[in-house]
Amino acid sequence: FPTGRRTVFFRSLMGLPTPLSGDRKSVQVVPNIDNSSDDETNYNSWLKKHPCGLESFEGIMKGLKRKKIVVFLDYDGTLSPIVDDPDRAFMSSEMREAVREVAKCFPTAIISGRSRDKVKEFVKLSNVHYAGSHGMDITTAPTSDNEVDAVSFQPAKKFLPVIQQIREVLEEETRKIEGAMVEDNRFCVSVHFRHVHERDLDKLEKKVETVLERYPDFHITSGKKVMEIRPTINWNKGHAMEYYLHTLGHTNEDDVVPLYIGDDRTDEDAFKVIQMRGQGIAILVSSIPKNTRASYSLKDPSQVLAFLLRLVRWRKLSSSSITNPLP
Ligand SMILES: O=P(O)(O)OC[C@H]1O[C@H](O[C@H]2O[C@H](CO)[C@@H](O)[C@H](O)[C@H]2O)[C@H](O)[C@@H](O)[C@@H]1O
Repeated sequence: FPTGRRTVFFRSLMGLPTPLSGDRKSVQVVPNIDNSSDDETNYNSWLKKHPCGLESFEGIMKGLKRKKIVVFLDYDGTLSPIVDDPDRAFMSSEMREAVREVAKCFPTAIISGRSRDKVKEFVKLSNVHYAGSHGMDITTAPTSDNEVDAVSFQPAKKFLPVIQQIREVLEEETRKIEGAMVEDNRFCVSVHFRHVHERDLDKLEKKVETVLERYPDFHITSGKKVMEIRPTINWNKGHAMEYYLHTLGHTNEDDVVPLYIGDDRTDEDAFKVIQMRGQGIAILVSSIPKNTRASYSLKDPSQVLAFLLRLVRWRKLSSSSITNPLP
C-alpha cells in the first residue's frame, strides 16, 4: 500500500474514522459534537441510492413469481444484532421462526464468518444449509431426519494445522493487551478489539502484523471491530454462494434469482457476484451510509425480520395465485 492508502486501510481496520468509515460505534477520536441532523440527511440521501427493501418490496418482487429464488443470509449483524460479547450474539426466537419459514419456501443458506459449528449452534435449524469461515466450510442440509449435514467443500483444508498454530500464537501475543480477544473460526481466526482501549490499538495491530509476517500465505481482512486472519486463497462468500447455486442444481439457469442479505464488508463479495450475474437481489443491512454494491438496504436485524416475514407471505400468496389463477 502507498502510505496514504495504507493509513486509510489500517484506520478502517482499527475502527477509526476514515472517509468511508461505516461503523457508528467506531472509537471516538473526535470531539463529541452533535451531528445528528447531518447524519439523518446523509442517510436519507444514501437511501435514495439503496432504497429500503421493505418500502421497495413490491418493486423488488415484481416479475419474480415464477422464478426460483435462493436465499442467502449472513449471521452477525443480519440475523442477530451486533453485541459486545461475540459468544452472546443470539438470534431471537421470532427470527429463528422466520428463517425456518423462509427455508420451507426457498432453498436457504447461511454464510457466516463464524465457524460452521458455532453458527449452527446459534441458529438451531435443520432445514437450512450452513457455510462457516466466510464460506470456506460448506455443508448441505440433511434431506431426512436421520441424516446429518453433508460436508461438501472445504477449499482451505490443507491450511488447517497452520491456522490452529496461528491462533495459538495470536492468543499468546495478545494476552497482555486488555480487551483483545481471539476467536477460533476454524478456517480463519478473528482478533476482536471492541474492548481494547484506543491507546492500545496500534500495539495490537502491530502484534498481529508481526505474527503474520511469519505466515505469508495468510492475510488480514476487516470487519466490525475485528481483524480476520484468513488463508490467501481465491475463495470468499461470493464463491460460496455460487457453489451453492451449482450444488443445488441452479447453474446457468436464467430463472434463478439469488437473494443475499448481509451487513459486512465480506458480504460485498456476494453482492459483487449478484451484480455481475445481472440477476439477483443484494441487500445491505446498515443504519448508516456505506459504500456498497448492494442495490437495497435494511436498517437493522428487526427490518431483516420484517422483510423475511413478508417474503414468506409473498411466496404463499404468489403460489396460490399460480395454482389458482384468477379468472
Ligand atoms: O460473517 P458474519 O456472520 O457477519 O461474521 C463476522 C464476524 O462476526 C462476529 O463478530 C461481530 O459480531 C460480534 C457479535 O455481535 C461483535 O461482538 C463483534 O465486534 C463483531 O465483529 C464474530 O465474532 C466474528 O468471528 C466474525 O468474523
